Amino acid sequence: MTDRFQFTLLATDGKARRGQISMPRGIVRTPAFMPVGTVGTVKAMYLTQVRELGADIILGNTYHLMLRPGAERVARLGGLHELIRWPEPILTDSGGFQVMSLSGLRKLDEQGVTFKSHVDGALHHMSPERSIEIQGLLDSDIQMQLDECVALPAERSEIERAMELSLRWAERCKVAFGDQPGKAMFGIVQGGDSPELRVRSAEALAGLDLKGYAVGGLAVGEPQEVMLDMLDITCPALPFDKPRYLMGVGTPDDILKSVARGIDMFDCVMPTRSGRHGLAFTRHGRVNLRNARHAEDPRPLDEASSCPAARDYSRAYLHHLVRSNEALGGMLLTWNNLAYYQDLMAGIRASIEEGRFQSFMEETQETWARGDI
Ligand SMILES: CNc1nc2c(CC[C@H]3O[C@@H](OC)[C@H](O)[C@@H]3O)c3nc(N)[nH]c(=O)c3cc2[nH]1
Repeated sequence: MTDRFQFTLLATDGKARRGQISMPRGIVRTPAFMPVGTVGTVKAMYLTQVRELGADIILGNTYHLMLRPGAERVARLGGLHELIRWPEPILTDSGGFQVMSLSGLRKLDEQGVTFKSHVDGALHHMSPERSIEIQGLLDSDIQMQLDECVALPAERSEIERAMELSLRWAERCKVAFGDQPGKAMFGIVQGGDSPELRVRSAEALAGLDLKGYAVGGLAVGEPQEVMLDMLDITCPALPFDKPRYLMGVGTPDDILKSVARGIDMFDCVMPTRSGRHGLAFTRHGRVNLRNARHAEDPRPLDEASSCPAARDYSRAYLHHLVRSNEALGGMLLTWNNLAYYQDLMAGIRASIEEGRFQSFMEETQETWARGDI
């Protein structure tokens, strides 16, 4: 019987791919941008708004949710979709990245990671099996393997050690995940900035015959061209007929250049976090509403946008809200930014369908370069 988790390639244009992932909770149109909902909320947004902007899937995060409100508690409350009122698909990260970056990491060994909660200092142990168990309790549709992501630059021996550990953890996660029709567990390619280690990781994960693959260990401080070089190496080593998810990426420019190299799915805090800090993404490039030059500018961010935050409010008002540190400032700019990102993804998908992705990418980059007229 056909698995109810099904990736279908609908069109290709060079290495760019237009596809869809069909799951019981809905269809994800790819290339897709997944708004980050780390602790069960896409910050400063109502999830009905997020859906109206065209997001087909959002992210949750194992590390944060296991600490607060707790995975078993979320399960008792009916699972994450029920708790946050988002009936569409949810992808959850495994927590590995946050343990390294947020918690007081105490120990990392073959078994897993032991860390102190950044919330209350309590000691926690997370094994590959526990991470998958937590993601199951959250009723997550796409679950990520537990992995070790190494910040760059790093010694090759360190990158190799973490990559090989992550491969062993991928096998344990596959066993722990078992057979959950309609859901998926994605492996995560590691290997830092080493082409040889990237290929070894991708080929070993391909051998596990998983339902999807993430490219991890990037957007961790390396220059964009290093990230792109690793995509040139990694994507061809991954199965052509499975979705590819580039974790933690990125700016609109990162996204265009990564789609051009064969990536299907993205997540990044950029549009939400920078919206809260007064930064607007627009068709004409970025606009920092803190800047005094906007103080009496009556123009909206983009009169052609379908998003009220971009079309109906003057830059003067947005500047006032940001300078006054008013909650509405972050709300309107987050709304604008997510609208911009989803409009960009819709434009990318249409351009691949019509065989004009390269010119779409170049025109978009030129519009940014012309700046904010
Ligand atoms: C920003 N750059 C970046 N983020 C990354 C994340 C977290 C994304 C997760 O972190 C949270 O956003 C801060 C969201 O919940 C998201 O799911 C990664 N997660 C794992 N498991 N492995 C990686 O190699 C990895 C690499 C990343 N590079």
